[in-house]
Amino acid sequence: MLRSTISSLVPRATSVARHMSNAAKLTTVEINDVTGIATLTMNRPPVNGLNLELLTDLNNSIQEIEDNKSRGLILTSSNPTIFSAGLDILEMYKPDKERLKAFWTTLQDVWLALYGSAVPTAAAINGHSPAGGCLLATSCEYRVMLPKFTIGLNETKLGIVAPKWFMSSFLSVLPRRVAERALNQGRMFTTDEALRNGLIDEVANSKEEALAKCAEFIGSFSKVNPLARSLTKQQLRAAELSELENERAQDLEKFIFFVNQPAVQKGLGIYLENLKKKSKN
Ligand SMILES: CCCCCCCCCC/C=C\CC(=O)SCCNC(=O)CCNC(=O)[C@H](O)C(C)(C)COP(=O)(O)OP(=O)(O)OC[C@H]1O[C@@H](n2cnc3c(N)ncnc32)[C@H](O)[C@@H]1OP(=O)(O)O
Repeated sequence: MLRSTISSLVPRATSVARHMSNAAKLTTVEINDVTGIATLTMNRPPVNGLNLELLTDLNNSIQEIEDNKSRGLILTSSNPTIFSAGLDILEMYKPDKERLKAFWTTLQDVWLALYGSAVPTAAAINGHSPAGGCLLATSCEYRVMLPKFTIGLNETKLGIVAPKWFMSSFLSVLPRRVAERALNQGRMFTTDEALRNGLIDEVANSKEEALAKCAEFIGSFSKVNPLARSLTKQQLRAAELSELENERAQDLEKFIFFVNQPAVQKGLGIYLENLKKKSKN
C-alpha cells in the first residue's frame, strides 16, 4: 500500500557529540497508495526530543509532503509512549552560540511550515506530548490521542516562557480563558481532560485507530476543492503566520537573550538533573 517510503540514511556530521543521536535521518515519510495521505513519523530515541537535527528533518519532510502533492499529512511518533518530549533541553542548556541560533531558526521554520501547511494536517498523538510536542500537535488541524498520556504547554514549570507563536497555536484550539489559565499554570492535560477541553478532537485506543481517525478527518475534504480549502485555511491563519514572519529576527534575539540569563540556565540545569534522577529510579 505504500507508494513510497522515504526513509533515510543520510550521513550527517556535527561537531557537538552530545547532539549526535544518530547518523541516519530522524523522520520517515510514508505515502498511502490508496488515500494519497502522507504519514510523517518522528524517530529520535529515547523521547523524540526536538534537537536541531530532528527539526531539520521535520522541516524537510513537511516540504517534501507539500511538493509531492500528498492529500494530507499525519504527524506521529515511532515511540510507543512518547509523541515528543518537546524541545531537547540540551540545546538550550550551556548552549553553543551558533548552534542555538540555527536551532531556534529551524524551530521557527517548522512551525511556519506546519501551521501554514497547504495540505490538511492531523496529529496521531500516540504518547506524551509536553511543550514543543504540544506545539507540533496544536499546529495541526486535528488531533487524535491515545488514553492515559499527557499534553500541554508546561513552560512556566521549567521557568521559561512560551513565545507568542506557541500561544497562537494553543489559542487556535482552546478557548482563551482555558488557554490563559493553562499557560500560566504550565498545565499538562490528561487525555480525558484534553478531550473535555477541546485540546484534542478524539481519543483512539491504538495507534492504528488514531491513524485511521486522522485519515478519516483528512478524507472529509475529499469533496472540497483543494485550492479553495488551502486558501481558506491560510487566510484564517495568516495573521499569526505573518506576525512571526515579520518578527523572526527579534524573536530569535529575545530567545537568545532569555536562554542565556543565569537564572534560566540555573533552572534548566535543575530541571535536567531532576529528569535524569527520575529516569534512574
Ligand atoms: C518574552 C519571550 C521570551 C521567549 C523566550 C523563549 C524561551 C524558550 C521557550 C522554549 C519553549 C519550549 C520549551 C520546551 O519544549 S522545553 C521541553 C519541555 N519538555 C518537558 O518538560 C518534558 C520532560 N520530559 C518528561 O516529562 C519525560 O521525559 C517524558 C517525556 C514524559 C517521558 O518520560 P519517560 O519516563 O518515558 O522517560 P524519561 O526517563 O523521563 O526520559 C528518558 C531520557 O530522556 C531525557 N529527556 C526527557 N525529556 C527531555 C527533554 N525535553 N530534553 C532533553 N532530554 C530529555 C531524560 O532526561 C532521560 O535521559 P537519561 O536517560 O537519564 O539520559
